[in-house]
Amino acid sequence: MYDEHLEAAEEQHLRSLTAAEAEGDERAVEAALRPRTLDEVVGQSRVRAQLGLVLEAARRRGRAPDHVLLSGPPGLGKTTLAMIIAAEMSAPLRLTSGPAITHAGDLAAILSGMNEGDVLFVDEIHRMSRPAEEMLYMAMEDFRVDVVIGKGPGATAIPLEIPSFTLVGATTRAGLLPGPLRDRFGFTAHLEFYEPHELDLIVHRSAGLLGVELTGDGAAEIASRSRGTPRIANRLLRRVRDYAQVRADGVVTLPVSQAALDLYEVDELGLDRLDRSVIDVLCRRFGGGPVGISTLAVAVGEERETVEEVAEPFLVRNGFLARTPRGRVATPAAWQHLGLAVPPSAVLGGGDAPLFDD
Ligand SMILES: Nc1ncnc2c1ncn2[C@@H]1O[C@H](COP(=O)(O)OP(=O)(O)OP(=O)(O)O)[C@@H](O)[C@H]1O
Ligand SMILES: [Mg+2]
Repeated sequence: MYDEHLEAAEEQHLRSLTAAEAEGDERAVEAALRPRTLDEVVGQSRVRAQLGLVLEAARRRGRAPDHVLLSGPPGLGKTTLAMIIAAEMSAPLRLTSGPAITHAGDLAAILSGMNEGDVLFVDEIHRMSRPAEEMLYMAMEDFRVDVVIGKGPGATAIPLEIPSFTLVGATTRAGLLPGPLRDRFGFTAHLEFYEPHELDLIVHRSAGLLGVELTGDGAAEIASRSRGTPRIANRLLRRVRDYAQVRADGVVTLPVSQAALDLYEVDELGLDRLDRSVIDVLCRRFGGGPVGISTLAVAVGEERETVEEVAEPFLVRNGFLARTPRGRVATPAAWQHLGLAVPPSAVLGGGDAPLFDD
């Protein structure tokens, strides 16, 4: 019975993948490549073990699991895990996002429409409005919200009971979440960048699903240039596959991977254009820093959030950039990566460079 169910799901999954590929719909392909059970998730072993325990315990008690907060840079699997939590609990998943909840009323409407045991996924939870946030605290703790009717002195708050549910929040910026909200999550998982051997498994798995033929070293090359990020690994795999089909015999080999990734300006260490332009500006224009993040963002022509949430975590993790109280500083590795001589100040972490404040 269960197997039949699984088989049907598998078939449906393959159909949607093929359809998405045919339509060239990248988002749909991404969704179709998502692991659907905890066992299918590659890497993140600690998070997987901890979350597995939380879910198993909840299943045994026959109760909705504790609220879960997932944090980490884009593309590491937050949405994937949220979907898996619902699937593993055989519970319906409701999706919304912080920016979509502009009024407390929006949230009240969502919460009042939920059923016992539902999983509510709030993506970008750090971008929710303050009144909605306050309503959420109460809902998370007491499964109750106060709906305010009317305005001014005549306004009355009507308490509304809501069924017990599991909130799964995702954020690229756990630091921006107010303490009271963070504290109400029973389990917080911080997703880390993936190791090359884990990305290698992901590339092989996705290639299998997409029907792409690839060699071990061809896959390893994609893995090592994927910025530690599964989404990027999957995207690069598809670009390299295109290249293999157009310029070669369709097989993703090492030379094909290398040539394709060079064409897409992804360097040997996985730095993309934005990453390189951040360290380039930092070294060449600001003498290695320290420089404030806002100034740096303006100089590379990007939003501050993009530099902070997308480029910086990877550059810091790989030792190209350091965050100091006085601003961002290029490390010796950054200078070397750009093929520049390392100035003595870089070794000391910015030396006496001028102070730029955020
Ligand atoms: N652990 C994993 N194993 C295999 N594939 C993964 C894993 N994590 C993520 N992926 C793949 O990477 C893609 C992106 O993952 P996901 O959408 O869950 O990231 P995210 O953290 O929600 O990103 P964002 O912050 O941009 O919303 C998915 O399509 C999925 O196929
Ligand atoms: Mg997501």
